Amino acid sequence: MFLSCGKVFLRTCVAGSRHVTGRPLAGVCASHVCTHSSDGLTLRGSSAARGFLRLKMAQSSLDSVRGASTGTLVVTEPLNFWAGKRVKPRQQTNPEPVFEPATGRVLCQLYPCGAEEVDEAIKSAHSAYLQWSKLAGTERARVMLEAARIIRERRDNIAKLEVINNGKSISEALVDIDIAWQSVEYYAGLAGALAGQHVQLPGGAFAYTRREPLGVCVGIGAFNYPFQIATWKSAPALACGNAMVFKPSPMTPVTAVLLAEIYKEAGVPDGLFNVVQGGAETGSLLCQHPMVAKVTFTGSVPTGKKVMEMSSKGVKHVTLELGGKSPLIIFKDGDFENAVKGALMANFLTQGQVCCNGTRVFVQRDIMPKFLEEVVKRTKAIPVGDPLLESTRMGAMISKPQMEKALRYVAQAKKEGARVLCGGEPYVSSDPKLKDGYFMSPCVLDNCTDNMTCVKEEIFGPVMSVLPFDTEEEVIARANNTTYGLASGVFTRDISRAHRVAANLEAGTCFINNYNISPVEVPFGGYKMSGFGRENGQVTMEYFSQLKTVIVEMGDVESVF
Ligand SMILES: NC(=O)c1ccc[n+]([C@@H]2O[C@H](COP(=O)([O-])OP(=O)(O)OC[C@H]3O[C@@H](n4cnc5c(N)ncnc54)[C@H](O)[C@@H]3O)[C@@H](O)[C@H]2O)c1
Ligand SMILES: C[N+](C)(C)CCCC=O
Repeated sequence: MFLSCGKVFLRTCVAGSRHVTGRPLAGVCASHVCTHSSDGLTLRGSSAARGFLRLKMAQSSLDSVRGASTGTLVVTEPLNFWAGKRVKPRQQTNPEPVFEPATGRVLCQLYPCGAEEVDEAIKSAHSAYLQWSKLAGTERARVMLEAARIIRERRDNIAKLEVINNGKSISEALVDIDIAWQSVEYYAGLAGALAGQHVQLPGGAFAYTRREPLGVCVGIGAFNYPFQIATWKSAPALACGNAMVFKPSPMTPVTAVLLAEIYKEAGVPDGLFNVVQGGAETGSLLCQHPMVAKVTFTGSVPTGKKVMEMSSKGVKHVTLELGGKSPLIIFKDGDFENAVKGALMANFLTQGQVCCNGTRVFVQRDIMPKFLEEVVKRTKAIPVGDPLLESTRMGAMISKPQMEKALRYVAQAKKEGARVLCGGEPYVSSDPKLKDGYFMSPCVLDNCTDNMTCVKEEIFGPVMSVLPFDTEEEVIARANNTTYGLASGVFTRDISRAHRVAANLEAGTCFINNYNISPVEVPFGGYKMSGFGRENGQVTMEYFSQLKTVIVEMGDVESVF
């Protein structure tokens, strides 16, 4: 059990968060959470002698994560969760290894769920939905606030496990977990506000509308923000009265089940939030199940198309959060220092594996030499290495194939005439335990043109393509010349230009004078092939609910027969 010292904090107190508002928010300061466990630090396991920690994933197991370091953890507990408990895989054959990206070591084995397991999880979700949907929004809110509190309390250990499985730096993972509890807290706040409308009709008749839940929703996640994606999907779903079956990426299966345990501990009915593990096959089973009302998907465009196609057969609601190749436009009148920082934030978070990254950096020609000099200097200074070290700013990519793909894009860019100003190579650490990790040095490409592969395709790695431009009109046309439309950004001090550019860019988000911040209060989602539907913000409540109209006659029926 963790004990909290109970200090009240301001949002500004959340360590490292980019979502600094300064608004007071009652809660427990994340940086003052006392992580005393009632039974002390428990590092268990027969393999400890070999330098491994056997992870017991019950509540006390998170304590074991606290004692782990890169290259020491093995996860053996079941990673499925339904009907209120962890569930062992039915078939323990053909496991798929899950790797620790920083070392290339096997972290755990993944046993994909088959049709019977998917069916069990969905039925368990349905029975929980029947109870949960009957509660008042304020009652659901109370449970969700408790879940948010528990996430906040366990933030450090959840973040650590995320790092071990995903490879991103601990400084980023802590922010991810902060965003996760903020999301649950935010939607708890909206749960009680879900309401319909009253409409007066002629003759005393009237109508009212009810916002009702959809039923069982399926969430399918990508590998880059495993825990955060699970909360971005489940928080609005649960706030509206739905149940969820969530399938994480098979590359990052270990933290979603912690969220399931937290929801249970907070008091949701058994079955309300479930986790099934697996890849494409398991995902397809979920999308095609007749008891599923909605699929909310985060991943690549090709998979998104399949999800939409499968869901269409059952006429299911769909939200698609897909990939991008977003433009970041830097005008010469922009604050130079902030523009450089913005370009780095737009490209190198999570080793460049971020859907909304501004990977096409358009720089007004006059400031190009100065911009390149500064951006390259700072890119070369990014500390790459052990992701659990506080000083590290870039960890390991998710997998060897993902790293090799990004390296191939750099090679192809060179062939097509781009100039590599820095990075773009496998990064070999002096730390021997990282020798088989998937590290790549962050790369800046100059001399790029709009038709190059590196400028047209989503690389999903730490590769920034820089392109010169002259006029506003020209750069908007070039920025919009893509099938994607997830995000965009502009740096300028000209307020009219900033809003004009934001209005003309074909993207779901436009950042003005910043990049890649994601407050839970504002909607996030794509235009064009980057998807549809939204996550975060009030509007997402509409994507997890449906409207019923009730018409009430106060007089007699006027029949035409
Ligand atoms: N827009 C967003 O919010 C957002 C956020 C994160 C990542 N992404 C995008 O995700 C991609 C990277 O993530 P990824 O490599 O995990 O994506 P992916 O498409 O390979 O996989 C995403 C998920 O879909 C599942 N899946 C695969 N085939 C399936 C099928 N046939 N039916 C159902 N599910 C299936 C996978 O197991 C995984 O859980 C990038 O394109 C990135 O831009 C988008
Ligand atoms: C939190 N970020 C950085 C805005 C990323 C959102 C999810 C995209 O991959």
